[in-house]
Amino acid sequence: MSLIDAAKAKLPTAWGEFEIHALEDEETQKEHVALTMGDLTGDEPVLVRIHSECLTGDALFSMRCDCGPQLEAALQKIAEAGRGVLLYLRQEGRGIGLVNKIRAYALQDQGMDTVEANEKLGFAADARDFSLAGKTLQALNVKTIKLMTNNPRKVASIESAGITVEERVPMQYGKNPHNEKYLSTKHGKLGHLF
Ligand SMILES: Nc1nc2c(ncn2[C@@H]2O[C@H](COP(=O)(O)OP(=O)(O)OP(=O)(O)O)[C@@H](O)[C@H]2O)c(=O)[nH]1
Repeated sequence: MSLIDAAKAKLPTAWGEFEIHALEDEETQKEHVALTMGDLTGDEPVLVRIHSECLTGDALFSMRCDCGPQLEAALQKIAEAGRGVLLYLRQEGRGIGLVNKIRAYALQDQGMDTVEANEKLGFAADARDFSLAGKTLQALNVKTIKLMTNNPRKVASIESAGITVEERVPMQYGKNPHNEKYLSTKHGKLGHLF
């Protein structure tokens, strides 16, 4: 699988100026995004967020999940550090796509949790592939990172790509009455850490 750094430009944001890289996955034809800030070379670990697409949370202000607040917090932390990478991977709905995620929401409205709903639809609880994240960091020449996540699977898969995760930075943001069950299921069934 190869990833093409197809285009890059400056991206001023509410938190500071990033560089945006449009990445094309030759195998799946999917387009992903990397936002970078500062000089990524050297021995000092780079602050990294690997964020999976969540249209409802990232763009439509949904309170069913914690994705939007995590995305904002990650950009803010990178800007404060003046250095870092945010990978935005097009793996909507933990890899099952938008339509199936909304089907899963409808099942959750009937009482299932997020894992049971995925399984009822015939999918794994988490159908994502993080190998692309490892490849992108390698392409950006990033070798040692501080990874902003509560998900131990992300840590394991990025390490298996040969990247050293020197520290895990917890990302507890955006808890609200609508996502309480979702967050406790991620903790209880998907092994998410606090
Ligand atoms: N199938 C499904 N996907 C969901 C649901 N709620 C949110 N998502 C998706 O879950 C993913 C969350 O991505 P991330 O925030 O990067 O990852 P995470 O596994 O929660 O780990 P961290 O946030 O890094 O701790 C996004 O792709 C969302 O679209 C749901 O109820 N069902």
